Amino acid sequence: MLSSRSFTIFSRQCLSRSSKKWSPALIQIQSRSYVAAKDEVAKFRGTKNPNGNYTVTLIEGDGIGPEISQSVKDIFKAAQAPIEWEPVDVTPQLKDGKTVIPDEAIESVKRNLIALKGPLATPIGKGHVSLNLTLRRTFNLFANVRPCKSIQGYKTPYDNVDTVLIRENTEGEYSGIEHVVVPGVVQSIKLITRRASERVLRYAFQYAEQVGKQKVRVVHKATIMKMSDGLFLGTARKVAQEFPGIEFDAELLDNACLKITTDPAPYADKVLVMPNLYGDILSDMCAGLIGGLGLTPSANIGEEVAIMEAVHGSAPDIAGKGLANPTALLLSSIMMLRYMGLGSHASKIEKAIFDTLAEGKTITRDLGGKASTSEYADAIITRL
Ligand SMILES: NC(=O)C1=CN([C@@H]2O[C@H](COP(=O)(O)OP(=O)(O)OC[C@H]3O[C@@H](n4cnc5c(N)ncnc54)[C@H](O)[C@@H]3O)[C@@H](O)[C@H]2O)C=CC1
Ligand SMILES: O=C(O)CCC(=O)C(=O)O
Ligand SMILES: [Mg+2]
Repeated sequence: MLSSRSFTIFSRQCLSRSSKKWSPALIQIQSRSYVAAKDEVAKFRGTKNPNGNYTVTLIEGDGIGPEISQSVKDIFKAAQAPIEWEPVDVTPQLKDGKTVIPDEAIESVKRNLIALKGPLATPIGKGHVSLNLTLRRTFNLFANVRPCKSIQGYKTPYDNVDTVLIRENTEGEYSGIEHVVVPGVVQSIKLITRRASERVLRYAFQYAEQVGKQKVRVVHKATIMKMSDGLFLGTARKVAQEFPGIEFDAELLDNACLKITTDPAPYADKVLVMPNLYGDILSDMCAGLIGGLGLTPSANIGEEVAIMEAVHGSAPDIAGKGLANPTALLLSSIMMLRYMGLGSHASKIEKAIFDTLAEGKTITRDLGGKASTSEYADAIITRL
């Protein structure tokens, strides 16, 4: 059960997080999706070695994680991308009765400032807390950017998906504050703070400016969660006033699901921004419109550190069989290269990926092909 003291400390921690307008240089780098932003800015972020390469922390992850990470490593090596991987183990450890991520892994991310992460499995119900969420909280990765774009040459009922979801990444329904009121009655607290809302909302507006989207739309349920989503929406209205060049509106979550799956085209000029759980669910839904979870990347953005990862999980049903599609993690690594200011390397690898997908000869089974994970990676390598 959560004591009122620890709740107060947790609330104070949330309130003490800084709220500010991101500097243009920072947002230009941070805001790039795997689709390049309007203006390429050659500002390098990361930790450069004396040999001119950058060291990036690599968390291979569980289930299909090692297989898809291998594809990224093989393709980066073939493309001569200036990245040296620093693999770390995040197997949870017990420290003072609490489950924690090993210090070596935390230190590596702190040192390198950038990480690529494979999926980490979370036990259902009991067991350790999600390590994915722990990493996001540990490094204050306040915005989770999840672009989703139709793949040329891969036919789905929708040809024109081009959505960008920005998910508040540190609180909301994922605050993890749960307790037993009396046996048989539990309470789970959805924590929303003005500060955390403000920083992700401001980021969303600046992202829209940078990538040339005309509108920002908040997805919410403030009809029901009048105080929590109400605070998020009210904060959005205030932040919108700082961006007169960007149109702002709002849509209820259930209606947004209906409209996006009926016709995603009107969402192409918008950045959608929302509390944590809604972004989690909507991003899987959008992935379904373009061919599945094997295709959608994401970036967890903080003020200092960024961790890129696929939207999908560890896919235990196909793990170890060579069936995984590494595209989602690859596109996450493209987002990473652009974030680091290594745009030309990003574009070269990205073109090889999209050309391989468009040709359709060597694609993985989730897309209706016959290629294994490594055969698909090899096909990309031959195009580099
Ligand atoms: N950010 C992260 O690391 C995430 C971790 N998870 C964790 O992953 C575990 C499994 O969760 P699930 O609900 O099964 O979701 P999942 O995303 O792992 O899999 C859902 C479905 O999509 C397929 N799929 C996912 N990625 C694929 C890929 N790259 N290529 C081909 N098919 C792919 C799977 O085979 C499965 O049928 C859970 O322990 C969960 O907590 C779930 C989502 C995100
Ligand atoms: O941490 C987890 O187990 C799931 C996280 C998730 O679904 C996501 O980040 O999209
Ligand atoms: Mg999810």
